[in-house]
Amino acid sequence: MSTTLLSAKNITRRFGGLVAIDRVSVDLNQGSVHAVIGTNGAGKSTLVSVLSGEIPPNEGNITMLGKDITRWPQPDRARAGLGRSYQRTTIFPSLSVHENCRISAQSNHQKFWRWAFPASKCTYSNEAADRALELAGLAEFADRPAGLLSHGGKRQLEIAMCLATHPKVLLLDEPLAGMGAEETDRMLNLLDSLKKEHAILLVEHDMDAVFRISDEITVMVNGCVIAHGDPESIRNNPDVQTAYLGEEE
Ligand SMILES: Nc1ncnc2c1ncn2[C@@H]1O[C@H](COP(=O)(O)OP(=O)(O)OP(=O)(O)O)[C@@H](O)[C@H]1O
Repeated sequence: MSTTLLSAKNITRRFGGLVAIDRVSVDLNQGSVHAVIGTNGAGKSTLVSVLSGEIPPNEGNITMLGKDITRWPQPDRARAGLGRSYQRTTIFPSLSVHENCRISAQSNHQKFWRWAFPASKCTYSNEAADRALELAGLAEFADRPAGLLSHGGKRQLEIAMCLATHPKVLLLDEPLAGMGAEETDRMLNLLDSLKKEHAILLVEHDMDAVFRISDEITVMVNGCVIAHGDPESIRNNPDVQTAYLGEEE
């Protein structure tokens, strides 16, 4: 049986009078890609931000490996093994691919008492960056300025920057946005190779990709979960079909 690494129960987040997410529950299990899909404004990114600790929930609780992390700030969650990537690309374009990963690793492994020691010589961070680039299939581009990578390469680098912090749980917000077929294929293969060791939450609009890669899917509409299950049951769910057909109309 797979291990539940992160569990969120009855999460509600309001912005003024707007209920962006309403009593949403999700479990993230090692070895599994759990996609969260839904129409525009359904609350998917808000859910990711609450899980990552960027914004607090108004109600509900989040546990990671049995610990209640609901009130933990983002850096503490990151150190406990929670990694997130963003909808927009967040790399340092003038630094090398390796330097981007090293800085990410360092942010999770700060040694304030070693202030006189050059950060670039930190063995831990350099090794974490090497490993992350290897895992993400970017080792051959290590010395290239990050800004010169293709769009797909930059999104891969974002995942590598996440991996450099040694996460157990990956929260990925639209990692396929703007990608062509070949880049999408490469990213899906990467996610597939990562899921054995990680629990992955995937927010994504590309439905072909979602149905190809996911082990379970949660569907949100207007802040609420309307369905949860394996890809086959979601594909055949009449409420899901109505929600998506309604959007097309
Ligand atoms: N910081 C904020 N302040 C006020 N309202 C917000 C804020 N962030 C999100 N919202 C609102 O909360 C609702 C959910 O937004 P969210 O971005 O989570 O949806 P989403 O499902 O990720 O949408 P999309 O697929 O378009 O990215 C929307 O109505 C949005 O306008």
